[in-house]
Amino acid sequence: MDYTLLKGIDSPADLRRLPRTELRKLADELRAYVLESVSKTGGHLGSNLGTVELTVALHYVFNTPEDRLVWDVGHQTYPHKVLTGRRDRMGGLRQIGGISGFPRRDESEYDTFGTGHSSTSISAAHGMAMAAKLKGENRKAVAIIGDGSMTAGMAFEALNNAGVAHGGLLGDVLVILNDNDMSISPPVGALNKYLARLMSGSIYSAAREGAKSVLKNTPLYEFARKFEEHTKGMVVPGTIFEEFGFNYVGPIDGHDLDALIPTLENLRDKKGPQFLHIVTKKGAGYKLAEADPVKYHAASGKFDPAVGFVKPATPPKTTFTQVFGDWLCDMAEQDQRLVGITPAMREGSGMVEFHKRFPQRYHDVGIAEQHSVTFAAGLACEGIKPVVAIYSTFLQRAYDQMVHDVAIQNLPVLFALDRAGLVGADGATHAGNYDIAYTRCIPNMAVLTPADEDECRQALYTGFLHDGPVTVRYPRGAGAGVVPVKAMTAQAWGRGEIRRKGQRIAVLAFGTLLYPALEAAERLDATVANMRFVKPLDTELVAELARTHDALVTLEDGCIMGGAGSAVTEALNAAGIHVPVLQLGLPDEFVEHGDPAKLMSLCGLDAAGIEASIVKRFGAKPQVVRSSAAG
Ligand SMILES: Cc1ncc(C[n+]2csc(CCOP(=O)(O)OP(=O)(O)O)c2C)c(N)n1
Ligand SMILES: CC(=O)[C@@H](O)[C@H](O)COP(=O)(O)O
Ligand SMILES: [Mg+2]
Repeated sequence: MDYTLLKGIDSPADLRRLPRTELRKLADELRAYVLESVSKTGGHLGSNLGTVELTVALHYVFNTPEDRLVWDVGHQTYPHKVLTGRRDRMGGLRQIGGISGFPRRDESEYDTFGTGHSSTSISAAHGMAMAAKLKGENRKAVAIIGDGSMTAGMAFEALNNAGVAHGGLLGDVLVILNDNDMSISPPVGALNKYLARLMSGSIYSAAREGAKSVLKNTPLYEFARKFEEHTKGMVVPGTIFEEFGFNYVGPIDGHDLDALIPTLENLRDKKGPQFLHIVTKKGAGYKLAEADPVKYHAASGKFDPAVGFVKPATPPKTTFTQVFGDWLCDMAEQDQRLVGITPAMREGSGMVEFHKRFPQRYHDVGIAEQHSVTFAAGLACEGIKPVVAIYSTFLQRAYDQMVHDVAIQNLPVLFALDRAGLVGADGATHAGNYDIAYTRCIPNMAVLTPADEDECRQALYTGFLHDGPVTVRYPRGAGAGVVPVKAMTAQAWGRGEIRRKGQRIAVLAFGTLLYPALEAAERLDATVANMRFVKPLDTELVAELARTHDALVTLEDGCIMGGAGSAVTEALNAAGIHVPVLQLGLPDEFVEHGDPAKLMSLCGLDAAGIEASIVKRFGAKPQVVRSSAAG
């Protein structure tokens, strides 16, 4: 395609100069452009193809960036990026130095709010709408949220707040529900059923008919009938969104520009909270993605659009996610009490097989991380053994639930923390850098950091047997390639092991960085310990290593601040042992998107970087003068 129209669009102002009749062609070019560029870079696909017409219509009708568009999750913003001056930068999408796969305030004035985690858009748009009122500015704030993201409590907290006036002020916020009847996996829960009934029209007509029969033979009936011709849902019971105080319009076809544009124009000119329900198809316009929206949610790398995603010729290495999925099924076979829970990440968390084999013990609770944790706590109270499979970054949402509902009551809930450490292309919003720091400070919580695939399986087993809350963290992708032993053996609780005996320097590795540590240690002739547990920490091993070496180096793929290295220094202080400690881990800054191996190298966490840091701190042939108070 030669992109005749698209080439002339360097900003939404250019788009608004086009005659309405050209918009269909522009949308077709935009869809083709997005498909072509994702096929070269990888990235989210289905959601972007599904929001092409909506993006064109929004920038055509609204005065962006003056009017604020807030994209929920933000994984559907590629068409928006293309139309807002970033067409030529799509080639660097999600790569080091390139543009982000999510909206970023520092990337463009059209990205009014940074997202990545879901269900924040209505709150943010409401904040912007209220700010406009307070500042006397006449502009609209639009939240675009998917049906999956709408399931989160936060979205409803925002509706609850935005639908009523505050001190006489009512924000001009428009919520657009982009209903494609999909989350990453097929959608779940009562809201999904409700939206389906709204789409079939049954709720709306039932509500009307019900109201009419209630009003019949009263003077209100004729009034209601006439009023209904002009307004919807004000006299008769309306949709749930109307009950929240929004003027509900829809459902309309979100791919039909002739329906979208006049409806948006109409809503743009209305005051107060508006709600537009549009219906779209995930993957629209690309047959393969339409047919299999789960598979085509995102492309992990390049692909030929004519062929679609193909299995690589050589089978890829087993990922930690697969190790977890296999362990979960094996454990469920052994223990009938096991229940697996995912907040809307069945595929990403490796639970497809478990779902198939144990449907009654599988719970996809929707995008509801807080609920997933308290739900697990409730199950644990009754003797069930819940396993919450959750990405490290998304567990941040459920911190209070972890403390208040699980840990204080010392309930045996196993948290299988996937995507621990840097995740690569998704960048800072999805990085699991903080979980060691935020879990180890919780009383009763145990924190396990397996070093490889086999250790991961054994750590999950060990955690599952423990009578209290446990997190087992493991990174995205594959590890050192240590094939898990089928037989499960509980690890010695709170004990690490020495993996290499060397001199002067001892490296205390937590998690998968054990392997680059071993490589670096070969060159430095350093000792290496595989610590396995951040909590309970093997304080005896720490003390022994401190006594027998001139300096310690702690190593983790989590933030240095408050992390495993901090646990070691706390233990040394508590024991009155004075020894120089170099803490290596992720820096106190948000690490950008890009190839994970390159990012780890930039953070100095590959073998060469670890060696360089040790040499820089302690010299090439480390000569460390120990404090006389050393233990
Ligand atoms: C808090 C949080 N939990 C989970 C995710 C992972 N996630 C990203 S997109 C998505 C599905 C969203 O579905 P929907 O909002 O309907 O958008 P669609 O993909 O259908 O366009 C999920 C679960 C996330 N980004 N944020
Ligand atoms: C947008 C979002 O949150 C998910 O689609 C996420 O990008 C999935 O990440 P993984 O590819 O690591 O499962
Ligand atoms: Mg959806």
